[in-house]
Amino acid sequence: MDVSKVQSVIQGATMPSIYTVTLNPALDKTVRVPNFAVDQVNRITWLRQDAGGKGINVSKVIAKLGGESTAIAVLAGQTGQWIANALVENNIKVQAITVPGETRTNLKVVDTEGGTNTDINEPGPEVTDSVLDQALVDVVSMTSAGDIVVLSGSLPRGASTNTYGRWTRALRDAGLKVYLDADGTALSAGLEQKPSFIKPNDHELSAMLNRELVDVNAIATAASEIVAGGIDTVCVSMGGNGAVYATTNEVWYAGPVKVKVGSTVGAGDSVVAAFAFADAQGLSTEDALRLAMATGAANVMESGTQAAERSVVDSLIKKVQLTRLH
Ligand SMILES: Nc1ncnc2c1ncn2[C@@H]1O[C@H](COP(=O)(O)OP(=O)(O)O)[C@@H](O)[C@H]1O
Ligand SMILES: O=P(O)(O)OC[C@H]1O[C@](O)(COP(=O)(O)O)[C@@H](O)[C@@H]1O
Repeated sequence: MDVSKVQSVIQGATMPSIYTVTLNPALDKTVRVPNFAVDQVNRITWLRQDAGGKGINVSKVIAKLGGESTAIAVLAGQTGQWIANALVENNIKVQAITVPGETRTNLKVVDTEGGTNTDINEPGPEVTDSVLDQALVDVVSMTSAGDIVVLSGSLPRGASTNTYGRWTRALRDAGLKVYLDADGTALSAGLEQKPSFIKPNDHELSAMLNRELVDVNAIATAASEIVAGGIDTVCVSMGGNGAVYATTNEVWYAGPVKVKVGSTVGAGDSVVAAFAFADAQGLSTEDALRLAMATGAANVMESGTQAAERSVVDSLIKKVQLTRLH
């Protein structure tokens, strides 16, 4: 065997696996409604359906980047089956947590004339803590120390607010690296158990800290405070304004890549996916940041929550401008 093959076998043996967890997935129905208006009859001119929910979006993007992940998701009824089939067709492994009822359908109304995007998200089926506790035991037993688990999205009805706290604690105790992407009380509860990585957007971070974050410096200071509280990596995404990335050793600002926007739904999930993929591949901070910003930009060019092709991501990487702040 030549040296490069030996190296790749060694790397393959040590490369962490990625698991995404979506406790409240959705079938994302993206519809175009020109001149969408409230209190009116609105006509749909085009629609597409995607398997969605934040963790599932992360798995879809990892697959397009050339990586592998297992999508662990609470699935119910025919919609749940539709989502499982769509993922399997895209070569994504699915571990279903089956519950009664019907997985939700989330409507994303795109008005290209008015330039608006309106999300109308269903609550989804109710899930008990005992179902989630069993699922957690199953996840711990299917993973190995060093693997990456991405906990992402809203909690289902019936789940206690501290669900991400309990999961983060148990997964960390099992030696896993936890990425957490949630907001509000679900995020605050998870944060107490110190996940490795979080990616709030600037509005979520501002709400979490209960103060206005007026510019990149204010966001960088806020991100560093969270790192000082015991989170290894904080990436604060800022929509079309790029992102701030902070660890104990460094703070970066990554500028935006200007692209034509198709749909911003799932932009944040693309960034989380790129960081998890880069982490598993052992990329440097700068390469991970470039990949994450290019992946975010490539995905907003797509309609719906369809993941962008790797070739498009690669074509945008050189356009990412990085500035080291600390
Ligand atoms: N209008 C845009 N133009 C270019 N890139 C964008 C745009 N909106 C989002 N992105 C990319 O996607 C990332 C995540 O977007 P953001 O809206 O902050 O996340 P979230 O979906 O979590 O709110 C940004 O950091 C950026 O890289
Ligand atoms: O745009 P984002 O925040 O990255 O996530 C988009 C995904 O989140 C959803 O809007 C669901 O959000 P929640 O899990 O927070 O209810 C999905 O419909 C969609 O696939």
